[in-house]
Amino acid sequence: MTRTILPLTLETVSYAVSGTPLLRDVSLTIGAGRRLVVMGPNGAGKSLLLRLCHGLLAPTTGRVRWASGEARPKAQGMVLQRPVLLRRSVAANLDYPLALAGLPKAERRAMVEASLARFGLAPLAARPARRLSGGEQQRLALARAWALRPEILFLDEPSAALDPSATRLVEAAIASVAADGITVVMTTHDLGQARRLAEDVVFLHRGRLVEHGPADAFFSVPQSPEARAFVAGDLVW
Ligand SMILES: Nc1ncnc2c1ncn2[C@@H]1O[C@H](COP(=O)(O)OP(=O)(O)OP(=O)(O)O)[C@@H](O)[C@H]1O
Repeated sequence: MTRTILPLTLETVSYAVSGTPLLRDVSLTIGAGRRLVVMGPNGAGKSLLLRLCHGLLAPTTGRVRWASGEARPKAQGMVLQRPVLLRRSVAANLDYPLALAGLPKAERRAMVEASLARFGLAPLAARPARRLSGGEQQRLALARAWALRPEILFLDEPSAALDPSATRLVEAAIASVAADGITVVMTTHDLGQARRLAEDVVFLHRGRLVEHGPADAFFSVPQSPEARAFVAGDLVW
C-alpha cells in the first residue's frame, strides 16, 4: 500500500465547549503501521481525541495535519461504539459504501465476498444487519470500513458491553485489520484488551496527554503518578 496520508500530526490541539476546556494542548504524531491504544479514565477525553483526529470535530485552537495536506482525507475511517447499520442485509451493508465509492459491480461482489470471509460473516450474509448481536454488528462495521481500504482506522470502544467471547472475536478482527498494515487507533476501558492489542499507548487524564510511548514501557514502568494509579486499577476519573 502506498502511504500518503500518514503521519497524522496534532499540533497543540485544544477543544472547548462554551469556554470549558475538554482537551488541552495535545501534541501527538501518529505514524503508519502501528496499533495505538488511547487510554484514560472516564471523561479523560478519549472519544473527543478520536473525533478530532477523524475530523468529526474541529479543534478550538491548534491544528490537525495529515501528511497529504488534505483537511479530511478519504483513506481514513471510523467505527463507532454503536455502529450505524442500514436496514438491509449484512451483504448489502458491505456493498453500499463500495457502490458510493464508485466501484464497478463485479469488483464490489468480489470485495463483499472477501470481507464476509475475512471477518467470519459469511454465514450471516443474508441476515438483516440490525438484528445481529452486538459483537456481530461490530465485526460488520469493521469489515465495512476495511473494505474501503483505509490507511488508518479509528475505533471508539470497539468491544464496550460485549461478553468475553464476542470481545475476543472483535479483537481478532482488529488484529487482522492491523496485519494488513492498516494503522489502528482505538480507545478502550479494558486494560486486558489494551495489553493484548497495543503497540503504543496514549494516556489521557482530564483532557491532557500525560504519556505517549511503547505499550511495554507504559505497562511495566508508567512514568506519571496518574498512569501508575491507572495501570494499578486505582484511578477511575
Ligand atoms: N459536546 C460536549 N459538551 C460538553 N461536554 C462534553 C461534550 N462532549 C464531551 N464532553 C465532556 O468532555 C469530557 C471528555 O469526553 P469524552 O467522551 O472524550 O471522554 P472519554 O475519555 O471518552 O470518556 P469515557 O471513558 O467515559 O467514554 C467528558 O467530561 C464529557 O462529559
